[in-house]
Amino acid sequence: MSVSHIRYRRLGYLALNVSDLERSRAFYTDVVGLTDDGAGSADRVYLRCSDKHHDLLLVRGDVPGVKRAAWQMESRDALESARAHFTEIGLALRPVDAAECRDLGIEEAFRIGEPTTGVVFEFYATMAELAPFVPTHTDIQRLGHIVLSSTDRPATEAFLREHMNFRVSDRVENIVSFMRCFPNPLHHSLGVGGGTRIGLNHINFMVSNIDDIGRAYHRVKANGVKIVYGPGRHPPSDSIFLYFLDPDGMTVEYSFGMEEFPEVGAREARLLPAKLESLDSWAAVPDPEFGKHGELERLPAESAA
Ligand SMILES: CC(C)c1ccc(C(=O)O)c(O)c1O
Ligand SMILES: [Fe+2]
Repeated sequence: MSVSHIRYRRLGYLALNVSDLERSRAFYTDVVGLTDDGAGSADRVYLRCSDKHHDLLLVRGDVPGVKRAAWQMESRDALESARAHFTEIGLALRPVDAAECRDLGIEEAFRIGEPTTGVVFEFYATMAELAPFVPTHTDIQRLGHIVLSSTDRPATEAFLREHMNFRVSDRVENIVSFMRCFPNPLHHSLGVGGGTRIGLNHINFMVSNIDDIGRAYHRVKANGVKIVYGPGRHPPSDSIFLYFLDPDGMTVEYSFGMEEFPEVGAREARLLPAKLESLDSWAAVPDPEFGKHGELERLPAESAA
């Protein structure tokens, strides 16, 4: 079956395992600027930067990293197309039970383990809406993207293209592929970096104003948070960026601006040369800690029937 019916609305939410829930909750609210409606429990906190139920879920866990990345599909039909395709290619699908769906504010969902990295992807069509997001110190526009590190970047990219209907917007030769969840117009909602580890590279929040980047530069320093890259300008998506570390050492990016693609007639993906200037036209040099921390939680083994 063709994957063309697997169509996305957006990167829905990210779930992170964090070693100290209260410390991370304080960081993502006070420093990053997400809001907490208090709907969590002793071991999980729901945070948002949109009118949706949540954009970031923090879960108490021994191994900090990505619990899962969740994709909101364009429609129920698109969700069913994804389910049918993954079943056809023999992937194990894990339905999310009704109680957990209720807790997450979503209607119906299932999860897979992406075969080349093991990252858990969740798919759902609808999430509950709450009151409009009220920005605090930073006008966060949306949860932007996640970049994963893969030991076989071409294979991870190929799975996303061939089985998830993602499109490549740009590649930096042998370093990273930037992919959009078609037909979402944003240059990338997912990046796949190459290298010697499988894990999280960074998560991204897009901000509404260049001043949000400038203010963040001073705010994170005043809070003793380590800046690991930038400020700078990314040539691939044409965005201005700043990266800093969360309390578990995971890299968080703020970015301002991003190229958007039409559904029909989009430009071809470019291949940028493997040099620092392809990542930052202002020539900042990343700190060695940039993109180094955060494991990928795997799907639990299937219980015997
Ligand atoms: C340095 C990282 C991998 C990077 C490079 C370029 C962009 C972009 O064009 O938006 C990013 O978002 C990145 O995270
Ligand atoms: Fe990024």
